[in-house]
Amino acid sequence: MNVKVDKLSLEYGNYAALQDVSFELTDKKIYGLLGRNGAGKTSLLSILASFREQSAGSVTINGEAPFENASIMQQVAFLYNKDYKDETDSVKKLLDGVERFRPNFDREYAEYLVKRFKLDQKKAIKKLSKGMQSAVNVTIGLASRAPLTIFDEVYLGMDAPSRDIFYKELLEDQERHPRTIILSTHLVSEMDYLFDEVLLLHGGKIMLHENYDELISKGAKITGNANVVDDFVQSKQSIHEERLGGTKAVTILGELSGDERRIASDKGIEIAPVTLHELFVHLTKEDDVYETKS
Ligand SMILES: Nc1ncnc2c1ncn2[C@@H]1O[C@H](COP(=O)(O)OP(=O)(O)OP(=O)(O)O)[C@@H](O)[C@H]1O
Repeated sequence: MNVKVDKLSLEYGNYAALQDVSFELTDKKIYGLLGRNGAGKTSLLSILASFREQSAGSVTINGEAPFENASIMQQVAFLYNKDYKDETDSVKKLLDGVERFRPNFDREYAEYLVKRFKLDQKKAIKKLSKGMQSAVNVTIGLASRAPLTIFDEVYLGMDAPSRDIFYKELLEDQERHPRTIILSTHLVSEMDYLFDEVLLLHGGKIMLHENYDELISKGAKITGNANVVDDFVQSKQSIHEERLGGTKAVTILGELSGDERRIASDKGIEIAPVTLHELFVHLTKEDDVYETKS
């Protein structure tokens, strides 16, 4: 599935929720879509899933515009934190409906997931707990095997063991039936190992789109004597600083050569890796520097 977003904007009245967003997803990979509350993740995903039309720019899925395009819609599964309070149908009936609509739907796998999540198929969806309703969405999303599958914070309300089942099944089913999957999430530290690529949306704009391993390898936390650290990071992109007395820790984003690592070691500077969670927090924070009082 090829997803191409070009100079996309979305306005709600006078408010620009998405501005000049461009990116391309070319592979059958798992893409993590990160962004703080209100960054525009759901707005963007709703456009990809044909739930909403953009104000400007273009979106194409396999070369076609998705909005009101039935054949594209059939290939895009959008699972989100749906309000099921009026859904009187049972889990079984809901799965029957999905099976009719989704050409790749694997009923046997759906039944297996229903058992894994301990869902009562006969129960009306509205009578299931919030976490169980999310498990129904996960079941539909995985078993549909849609070429473009979008999970928008679909885990809400699921307890930790259920989320673990979701992640494990996602990886295993992706291995068996590769497709393009977009996962939007706030649980960055819990889900980072799932991502092949990361897109960071900030204030309605794409801040970065990178391969996960390459992104992580670029981040580093440089700690040591404040003056020595300042000198060492001079030519680097600093994204966070912390000070404790004469010691300073600076988080940078950028490659460090073998020579630079040797120099750091000679100067008593420590270089530590950073997590995606830390990069996410630092890159999207509002204030730049804070000092820890000793
Ligand atoms: N229907 C709407 N009408 C007006 N403004 C909206 C509407 N939907 C979203 N917005 C605004 O657009 C911005 C982006 O919202 P969106 O739901 O896309 O963000 P998000 O990144 O998914 O946030 P969260 O992580 O909190 O779910 C927010 O400022 C929100 O208030």
